[in-house]
Amino acid sequence: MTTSALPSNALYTIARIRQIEQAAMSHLPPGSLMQRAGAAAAREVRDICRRAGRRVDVLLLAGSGNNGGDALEAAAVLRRGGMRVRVLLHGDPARQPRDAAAAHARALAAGVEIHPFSDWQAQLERPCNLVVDGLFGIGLQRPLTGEIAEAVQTINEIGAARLPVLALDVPSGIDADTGTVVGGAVAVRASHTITFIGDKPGLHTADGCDHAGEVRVAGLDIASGLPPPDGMLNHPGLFAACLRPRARNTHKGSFGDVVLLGGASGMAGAVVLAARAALHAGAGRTYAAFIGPVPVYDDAHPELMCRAAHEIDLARKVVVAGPGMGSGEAARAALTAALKSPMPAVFDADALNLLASDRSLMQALADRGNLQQPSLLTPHPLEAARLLGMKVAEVQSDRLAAARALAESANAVVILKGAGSIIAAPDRPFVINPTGNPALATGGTGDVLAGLCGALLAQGWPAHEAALGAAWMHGHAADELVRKGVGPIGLTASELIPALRLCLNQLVAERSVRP
Ligand SMILES: NC(=O)C1=CN([C@@H]2O[C@H](COP(=O)(O)OP(=O)(O)OC[C@H]3O[C@@H](n4cnc5c(N)ncnc54)[C@H](OP(=O)(O)O)[C@@H]3O)[C@@H](O)[C@H]2O)[C@@H](O)CC1
Ligand SMILES: [K+]
Repeated sequence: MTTSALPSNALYTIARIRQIEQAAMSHLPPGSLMQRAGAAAAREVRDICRRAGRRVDVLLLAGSGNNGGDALEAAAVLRRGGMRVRVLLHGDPARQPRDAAAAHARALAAGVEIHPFSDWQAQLERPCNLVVDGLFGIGLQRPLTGEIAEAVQTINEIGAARLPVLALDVPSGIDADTGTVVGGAVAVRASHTITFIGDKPGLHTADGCDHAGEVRVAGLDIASGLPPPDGMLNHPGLFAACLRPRARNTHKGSFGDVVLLGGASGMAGAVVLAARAALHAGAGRTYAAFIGPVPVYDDAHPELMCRAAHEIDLARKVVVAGPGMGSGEAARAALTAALKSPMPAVFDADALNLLASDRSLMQALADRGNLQQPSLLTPHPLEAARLLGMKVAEVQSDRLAAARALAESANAVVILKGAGSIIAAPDRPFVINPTGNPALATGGTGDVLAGLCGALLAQGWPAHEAALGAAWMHGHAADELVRKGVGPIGLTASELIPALRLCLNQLVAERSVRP
């Protein structure tokens, strides 16, 4: 029953889940969805315990709403199967919604031990093999406080000591749309989340990434009449059409020219990193154009062509403007030239700060979209905040909204970087990138991403696919390096570059295998 009904990377907002839920409930017997959710949760409990080699001995925390109903339903199923289960029930049972009250009755009838929430300390001190968080799901309205917040903090401490914690639908305290901890208070840090009907964006971006653990979707057999998803989780299938093997009858002119424009005095490294990334990601010819002193050549990669920014001819070249560009007059002149290019262009780092400081430059950027000249922006949250005229905390409080607002105002494809990078474009569903890890939180990795975007554009990838492909590969390369012990501490941006090349070639090879 669990995952088959939905494309595995579809994401639904709370509002959409509520619509789907209402439509399904209108033609199902009362309580059916909750019974399916409870049964799926019980299966997940057994699965986690089996994989951990532990017997099923579970403490379930049930809230006062339907999320608590799911927990009570799961408890009833497990108890009927002869497993050891206890429930800590929050709130007044007399005020439970109808389905949750029915689940409560079934749990009592099955012989489940149910304790009032005020017993939480004693119950958490009793050993168990798994904690289930059924406190709050998509109905959470306010920050966790009082005994609930204290209990959640204690669970997080126990969980950190390797007790698995399974969240039902959403880790309690997390906003399922934005991935933020509601009110900045506290939220359950789950090792696993089983989410119902469809996957939710808040499980994959912002704080959601650190709280949801391994996410599985239980579709609850709602197969028909599903609306199109609000967004998607990034996956190579979304840019598969661009993963084409190279024809033999080609030459360097077949794979495009890319210019990396930046490198003010003292910041040459940024442009070199971006250029090396473009080179390793397959651009036919790669130019590094410097606003500051121009190196004769790049010792490690003499195939890069080094030029002065004011002399480079941008005609028929994809431009990546920004790495180490600075904010002086020469940078502004270089950015103005890049904005006039009829070719696809990437704007990163200092180019974004310059755009934020000058309305006429921002207008020139938006005009590019009107002229069908694709632009791709790669801001981190602070750069996005400057471009949107808001504080970085506001951007982070709703990353999806911020990325979409920026894509609309810039008329461009945007990669809003950070945990669960968001790819947004005008009139397209948002995409959240699931790859990547904190190894990328080091100087230069953004330059590498910008160079990778430029190389894909130079090879003819449409801007949206280039953003999807670059974000996915950038994160995946870092994940692979960490898997081999290269990071997360101390991974360098330079080490990411050959790993990206490997990733791109592997993806193309996988796509090219003929049955
Ligand atoms: N309907 C169905 O058939 C299906 C529903 N499903 C499940 O239902 C979940 C949604 O259920 P829901 O709408 O009842 O909301 P839920 O997340 O339980 O929270 C609401 C309760 O919490 C309370 N409350 C909120 N914040 C609080 C706080 N900070 N501190 C304390 N209390 C707080 C709030 O109280 P109030 O605000 O009224 O005082 C209310 O009692 C969904 O995530 C999924 O798991 C699935 O089984 C599919 C079938
Ligand atoms: K929950």
